Amino acid sequence: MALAFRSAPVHGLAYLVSTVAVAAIPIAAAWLTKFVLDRLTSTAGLTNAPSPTSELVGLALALAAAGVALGVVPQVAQYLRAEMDRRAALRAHDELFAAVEQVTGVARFEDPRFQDRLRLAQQSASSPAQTADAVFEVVRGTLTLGGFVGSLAVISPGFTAVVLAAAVPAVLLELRLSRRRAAMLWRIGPIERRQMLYGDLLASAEAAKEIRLFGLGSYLRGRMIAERRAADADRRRTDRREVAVQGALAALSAAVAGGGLVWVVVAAARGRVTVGDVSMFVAAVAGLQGALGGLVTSMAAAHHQVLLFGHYIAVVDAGPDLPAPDDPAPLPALRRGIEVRDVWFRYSDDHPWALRGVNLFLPHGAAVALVGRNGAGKSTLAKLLCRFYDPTRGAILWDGVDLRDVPVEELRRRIGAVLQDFMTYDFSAADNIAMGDLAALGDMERIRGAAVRAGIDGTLSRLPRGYDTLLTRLFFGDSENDDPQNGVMLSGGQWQRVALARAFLREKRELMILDEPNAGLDPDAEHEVHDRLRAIRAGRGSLLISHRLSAVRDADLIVVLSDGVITERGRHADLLAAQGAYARMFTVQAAGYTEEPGGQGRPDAMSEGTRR
Ligand SMILES: Nc1ncnc2c1ncn2[C@@H]1O[C@H](COP(=O)(O)OP(=O)(O)OP(=O)(O)O)[C@@H](O)[C@H]1O
Repeated sequence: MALAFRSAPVHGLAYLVSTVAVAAIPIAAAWLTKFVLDRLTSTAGLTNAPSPTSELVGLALALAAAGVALGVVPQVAQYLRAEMDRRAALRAHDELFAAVEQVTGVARFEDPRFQDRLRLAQQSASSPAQTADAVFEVVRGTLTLGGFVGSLAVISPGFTAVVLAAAVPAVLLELRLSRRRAAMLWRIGPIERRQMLYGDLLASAEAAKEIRLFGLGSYLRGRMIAERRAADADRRRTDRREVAVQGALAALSAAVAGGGLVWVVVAAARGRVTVGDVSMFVAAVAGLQGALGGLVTSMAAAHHQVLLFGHYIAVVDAGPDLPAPDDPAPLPALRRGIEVRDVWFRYSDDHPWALRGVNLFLPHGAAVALVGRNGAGKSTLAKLLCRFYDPTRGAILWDGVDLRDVPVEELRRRIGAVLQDFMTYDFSAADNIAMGDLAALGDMERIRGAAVRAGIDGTLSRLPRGYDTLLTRLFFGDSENDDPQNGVMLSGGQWQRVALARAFLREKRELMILDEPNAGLDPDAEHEVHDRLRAIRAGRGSLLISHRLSAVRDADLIVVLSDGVITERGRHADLLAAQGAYARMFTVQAAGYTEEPGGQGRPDAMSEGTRR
């Protein structure tokens, strides 16, 4: 309500006025009809009846005006409602996603309950005025009801009491139904998400190849339909319960109205009430029951909307997930280095430890490399350095300052990174690179410079529209984008270079994290990028994660992680001499390059898990 009025005060007020008018007009029309009929019947049969008096004409004109108003006002009200809805939805979306932006960590996005809540919150934010509307409907219904109750009470107080008493169970039952409906929507949330997942897979360009190659289409479709059936079964149960309850309530109110009709006709035949009273009675019973029905439905709708809006409020009020320091410390310039001090981490209480007591110092100016088997915890450590999560135990110190004590935005401004699961945005080539540093948006000199260093400038310049070419086929086919030259698809290695170009835009940052920056690069590119990466790693803190040991052999410090524990550390030559896991991995890779096909004595590469 408050949101709707804050977003569109004038429209909200006008809508309230028109709502009251829509409620009052039918009551006025019923009374005017009664007066007209009573005037007519009181003069009918009199031989010397006067011609229609000006009073009668006035009443008829007022009745006609009420009819016109009844036609026009709801239309105006509908427009006002739609406008209020649009403005409130705009604001609600803005506030919702501003709140989502406040979630500075990543864990909440990996929580399915948060995903469900966010989906329902978005649903509710798409039409926030529905809540206001449902409340307005309650106001309108109450006014109409009050008018008709007063009118009916004039003719039969006893009957009025019966009609109202019959409405009490209806209100209670409808509220119960709406609570059940909201609970059902929450219950089917995960089912609907899975159904969407299968649908998205079946329609996605990325998945199309494997789905066709492995013949997964019918399997995925079957799972999608099964999820839909499960959700539909729950919806059906709720619908059936509603039909049964609402049908019984409708029958009850029709029976009460029928009883009343018999009573008023008999009373009129005995001359106890006038014909105008009969018309008033019929209009009042219909109006009252209609208003009551509408009121009950609107109360249920308001209740439902309020419950749904609860998810919106929950997201907006959730606050940051990573505790923000009360008294933030400034992040000093990185001089000494970054210390990972006895860090233990698991993704949640139900997960096993991903890191177990890691102690590591990344000296400023030194190139540190992290190697180890799949799942050893390398990317986890990189993510902790970016403070996507906080360590479960232990601390990470930036020149002695705990990362938790500094504003997280400040920390991230000082970091350059290529993540293992980097994004491919459906934007132009230039914008895709500029995402690495928004200050570079539109600055073609910086963008091209970064692309040159990532070795992708030639490819991007040769695209149909150069750097303005969209790196997606998503928009292809829209009337204004109906140009086959518009969108292109890049290869995996080309995308990797675009991601590298983003990192080159941030090359002056104090900590550089490179998680598999050379995955997918051809040997020439790898060699060339390797030299450039070495250049940007100089003079700052840096961590390179790579399975290609040729890329890490010249690092100042190589650290081997195994099952969340550091097992070896040193320079390449020291580690080879130590004959440990690193030496074994290196020998396996080197043998792959030097041995003749089918050569004997090659260590089992897969058992070491070093291949991706
Ligand atoms: N978001 C997540 N939620 C829960 N568990 C996770 C998550 N990401 C990683 N893990 C788990 O944490 C452990 C370490 O994963 P991590 O990605 O750090 O390994 P890695 O050494 O980078 O592996 P790879 O060489 O395959 O990239 C694994 O057991 C993995 O299953």
